[in-house]
Amino acid sequence: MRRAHTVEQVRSAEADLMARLPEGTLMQRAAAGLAATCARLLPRVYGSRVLVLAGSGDNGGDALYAAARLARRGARVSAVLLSPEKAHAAGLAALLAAGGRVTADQGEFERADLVLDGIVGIGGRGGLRPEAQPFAALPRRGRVVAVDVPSGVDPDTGEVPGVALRADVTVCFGTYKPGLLIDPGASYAGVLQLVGIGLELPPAPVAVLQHADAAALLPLPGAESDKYRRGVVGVAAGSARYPGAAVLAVAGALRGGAGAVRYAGTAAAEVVRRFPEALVTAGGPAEAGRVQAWVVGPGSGEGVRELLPEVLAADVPVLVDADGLAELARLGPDALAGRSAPTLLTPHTGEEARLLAGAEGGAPPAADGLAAARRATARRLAAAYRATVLLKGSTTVVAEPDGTVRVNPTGTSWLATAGSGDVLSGLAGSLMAAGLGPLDAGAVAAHLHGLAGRTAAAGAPAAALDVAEALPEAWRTVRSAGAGR
Ligand SMILES: NC(=O)C1=CN([C@@H]2O[C@H](COP(=O)(O)OP(=O)(O)OC[C@H]3O[C@@H](n4cnc5c(N)ncnc54)[C@H](OP(=O)(O)O)[C@@H]3O)[C@@H](O)[C@H]2O)[C@@H](O)CC1
Ligand SMILES: [K+]
Repeated sequence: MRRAHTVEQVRSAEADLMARLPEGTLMQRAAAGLAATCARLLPRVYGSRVLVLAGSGDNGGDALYAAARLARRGARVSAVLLSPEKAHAAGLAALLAAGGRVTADQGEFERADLVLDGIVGIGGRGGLRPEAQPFAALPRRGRVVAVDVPSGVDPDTGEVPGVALRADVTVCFGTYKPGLLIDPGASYAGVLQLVGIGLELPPAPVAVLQHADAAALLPLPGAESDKYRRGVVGVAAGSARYPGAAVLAVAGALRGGAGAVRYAGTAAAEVVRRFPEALVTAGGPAEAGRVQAWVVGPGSGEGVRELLPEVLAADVPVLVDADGLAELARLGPDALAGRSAPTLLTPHTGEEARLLAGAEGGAPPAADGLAAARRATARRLAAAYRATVLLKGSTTVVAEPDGTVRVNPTGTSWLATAGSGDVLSGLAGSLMAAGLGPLDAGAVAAHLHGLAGRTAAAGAPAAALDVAEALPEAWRTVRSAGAGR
């Protein structure tokens, strides 16, 4: 699991540790790890051109000390000081002593084999300042290594107010920062490299599953399993107008680990024609038989008005998507107040805006603003509805009402295709029926769905059904990383 901590948590852990260690120890640990990564990225250190962009704080200090280490190994190092009068004095002295020099020539950025972005780290707020902004747009020949955080990215939220320096590699210290895992910040961070510096940290508020973590959560059948023990998922989706959403949600549900899929709704004939293994009724959820979780909403159309309250009244986990979310936004959070089983909401940003308006009153907030602050808004929505929220996007954010967040980066923009969300809903509902809690179900579903999207697309457009059909391959990929479970 990749775990990320907030700036406040890092500062507190740093203060505890610094009180016990000689001054400067942490910065030397950080600089040593940073220099080692830089050395690995260069074909050879001796003779390489390295440019340091050094801001006024300790982030600049890390970069200057790391560059001094490279200079001692023969690199030709220059430093641009963005606030010359406030540059980290000891770091600069170390660099100069090692043979580095100060430059004001921006052209060195283009000529460098490697650029160290030490403009600003976890102390940065409000985006890149004017003196640093040109570097975000300059052409580059070498790699850019961000020190702790790509400068211009908000370390806690991933927001990018203005421009930021796009990194090929981000070397972060002690722990990942949420802004490195959540878009838009994540898209500036490149490959993430963690350097341990000995911080003792509290439980992480933000985490990303790796394959092995997902593998450990996958519901696998045992020798005693029958379809009921593996869980039965109900799908209440589709309508005469949108039968395809039912087919796609069932396609996802069949690949989610539940032992059986029951379908209730007017698309029963289409569903069973496509998937003879589905147990279907053309009636409502009450006629479907017993299930351990429901998926409601994809393509439901106006029928959702009766459907949603009926499904929400069931004492099992419920996933609400698409038309179900529009109806929930109309009803507001009170519609969930009587529920004791978990509820998982799976909005995209537009649906999120309507749900927030349904909870907070007023007009739906602007989608652009919501997309820029995904962690904060997913948490806000989860708290308002006291439900788990899976916010779809280039990085999917799954948030619990208590603020815990999982982020999924496995997706691809090819997944932005009609019906892909219906597959995800079926999949996540199936995982809940198989026994996963809503946070795990949402995170594992997003992980598998993203991988399946990559397999299905492989550089070309993929249709939603292709994504569903690639899910077994995604399971195998994840399980092969999960040490033979
Ligand atoms: N935590 C740890 O355990 C360890 C932390 N370490 C390192 O320290 C880093 C944090 O250092 P930090 O606290 O000095 O903050 P930092 O990010 O360098 O910025 C500071 C100054 O920048 C300025 N400034 C603000 N916003 C700005 C902007 N948008 N654009 C430009 N400038 C901006 C502002 O100064 P001002 O100009 O306003 O006076 C502010 O005071 C951390 O990321 C890691 O690299 C490691 O050494 C080892 C252990
Ligand atoms: K930085």
